[in-house]
Amino acid sequence: MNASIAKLKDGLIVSSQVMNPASPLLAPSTLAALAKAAELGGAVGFRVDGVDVVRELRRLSDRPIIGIHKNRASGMDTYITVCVKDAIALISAGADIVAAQATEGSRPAESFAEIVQAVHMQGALVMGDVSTYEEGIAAVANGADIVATTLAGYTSQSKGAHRPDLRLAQRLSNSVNVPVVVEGGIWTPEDVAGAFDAGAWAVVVGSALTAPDIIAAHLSQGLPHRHIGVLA
Ligand SMILES: CC(=O)N[C@H](C=O)[C@@H](O)[C@H](O)[C@H](O)COP(=O)(O)O
Repeated sequence: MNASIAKLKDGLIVSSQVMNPASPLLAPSTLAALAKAAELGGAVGFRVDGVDVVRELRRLSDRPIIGIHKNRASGMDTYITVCVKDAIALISAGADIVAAQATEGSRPAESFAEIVQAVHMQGALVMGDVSTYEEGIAAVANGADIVATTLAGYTSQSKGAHRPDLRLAQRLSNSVNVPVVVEGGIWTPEDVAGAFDAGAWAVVVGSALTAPDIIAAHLSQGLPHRHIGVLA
């Protein structure tokens, strides 16, 4: 068993990313610090977007880093680490694992299998981000070392999926011989426990840990309507 994968077992991985480009947190040092802060609470590994964040975080921690490179500009269905050159840059910056999109649909450059091959040549590992059971099976057949439920509910083929998608996690963990990571929509300790009951190797938590804008909107659902005008 690879050492990075072993270090993630039964653990919580913090995803430190910004969804809203207007967020003032959008700086490598800030995102790396947020990730590092979660380590104090027991996070065993990290998932971050971009070479600069990986490099900054590598300085702060020796725990496993899952690097991604998001690129939504291409107008394609896929956007999470879809080019070999981006995957290799993440490894050079210090990522132990590259997460790459392994869903169906149009891609701007190399296939998922080609990305896996290139990452393995560098001695790193690949997490396949999927949205359906069939995609998970295909990702493993194409060489993924880990499969994650990251994109369940975000693709047209998984529309309406519940997040976290524990049914998908359960089906995959019954079928594949690589670790299954539950990622996407985890907000409560019950979600975390449910993921491990469904066979998870580890969980990835993003918004609930590192996105004050999304957390504020989430908690605001409990505000009495009469206060909304006062706060606005
Ligand atoms: C769909 C997509 O692009 N998800 C991204 C994948 O890297 C991240 O923006 C999420 O924060 C991450 O998956 C964790 O999920 P959640 O924030 O729900 O805990």
